[in-house]
Amino acid sequence: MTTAVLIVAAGRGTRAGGGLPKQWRPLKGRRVIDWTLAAFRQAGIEKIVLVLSPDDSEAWAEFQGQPGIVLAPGGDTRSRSVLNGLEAIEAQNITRVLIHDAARPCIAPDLIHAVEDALAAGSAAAPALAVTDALWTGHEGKVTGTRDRDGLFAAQTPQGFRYAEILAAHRAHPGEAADDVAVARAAGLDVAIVPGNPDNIKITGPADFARAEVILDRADNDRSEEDRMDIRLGNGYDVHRFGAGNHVVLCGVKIPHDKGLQGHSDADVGMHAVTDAIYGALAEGDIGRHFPPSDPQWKGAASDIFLRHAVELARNKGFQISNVDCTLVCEYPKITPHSAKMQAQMASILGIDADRVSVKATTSERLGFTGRSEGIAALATAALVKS
Ligand SMILES: Nc1ccn([C@@H]2O[C@H](COP(=O)(O)OP(=O)(O)OP(=O)(O)O)[C@@H](O)[C@H]2O)c(=O)n1
Ligand SMILES: C[C@](O)(CO)[C@H](O)COP(=O)(O)O
Repeated sequence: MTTAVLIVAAGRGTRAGGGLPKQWRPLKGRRVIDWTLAAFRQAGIEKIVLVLSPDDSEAWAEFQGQPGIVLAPGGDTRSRSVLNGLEAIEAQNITRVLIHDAARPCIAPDLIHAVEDALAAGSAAAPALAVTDALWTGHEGKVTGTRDRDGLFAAQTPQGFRYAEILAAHRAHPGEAADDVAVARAAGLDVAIVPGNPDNIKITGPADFARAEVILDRADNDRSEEDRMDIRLGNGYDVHRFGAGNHVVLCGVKIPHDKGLQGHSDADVGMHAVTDAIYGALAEGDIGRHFPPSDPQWKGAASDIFLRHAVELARNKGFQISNVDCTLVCEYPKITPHSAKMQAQMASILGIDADRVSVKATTSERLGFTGRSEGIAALATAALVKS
């Protein structure tokens, strides 16, 4: 079951004014879009479809190639932008999708989870607030009538759907719609109402920036000490002895050698040290605790299984991996010719940019077991951040 969030960020923000489309404007030290993206990442949603205007070339350059992000071009209307975003992930085995306005940066992870939970129980779910004010019609500054507010709701996002159903609904829908719930209902889907949050405002007019800052300030003050910026460091150390063989696997890269490394798994000593550093930062023990060597299913296992598990554990606990640094200690094989490939390999498993992964090597001046080429040692540090 893979859930993606589709964030529509291709509008021009004409009502908000200010020269720059509202999603790119600053808000409490970040841009509006950064708050929106951070909320979904904090909620543990890793697959993000970001719909950008073809005119926003700087944004395309910034987000292109970022781990977990798929870009799609916006259309003339919000509905068209959503359809383009849905089509961009057609081949990606997405089962559920949450569709959200970039212009709602105060969305709280709790509300995202509430929509996900309601979606798991049905075919579609969306947050809304019951209308509490009296409703009038008006013309030329005068009240011309009243409307019954009973059963009326103000719609919010994220609106959650089964991916295949909302894609089909959008493809079949002629022209613009108020939102994706309207599209879903036109296709006959039932949509559950999730209690919305009054703080989940959409930045629409110029005054909404100040309102959003007040909401984000309050959310910041309300966060418990435990939830505030949390930086963790972990270290890892591992050794594998040489034995018979014709290659070694180090940091995910197979290197021809006149010996092999021995171990229960593929003996990738570098990847093991990095994995243990992440477990260490989370105070989650080490590889042996999660993948006992006594368990035959891990015999000969590729070590990326261990690293992926540590990365997932970090994400589930709300941490992002900021960087890792790994030092391999050996006389041979020479590491430098392979280090760029190792960095790229590790970065793709860690889901971070390669410039946040360091792989370096040293000899031990022919001293000790590494100096006598009896084995390879590896040391690693990982920094994890929860913000
Ligand atoms: N063609 C469009 C229009 C809107 N949006 C996105 O849909 C969300 C909600 O739309 P709205 O608040 O109406 O944004 P804008 O269209 O940018 O605002 P305005 O109508 O004031 O120009 C915004 O995140 C906006 O970027 C989009 O991706 N593509
Ligand atoms: C989808 C939406 O956020 C629901 O409230 C809203 O309809 C989009 O913004 P717009 O101002 O109506 O275009």
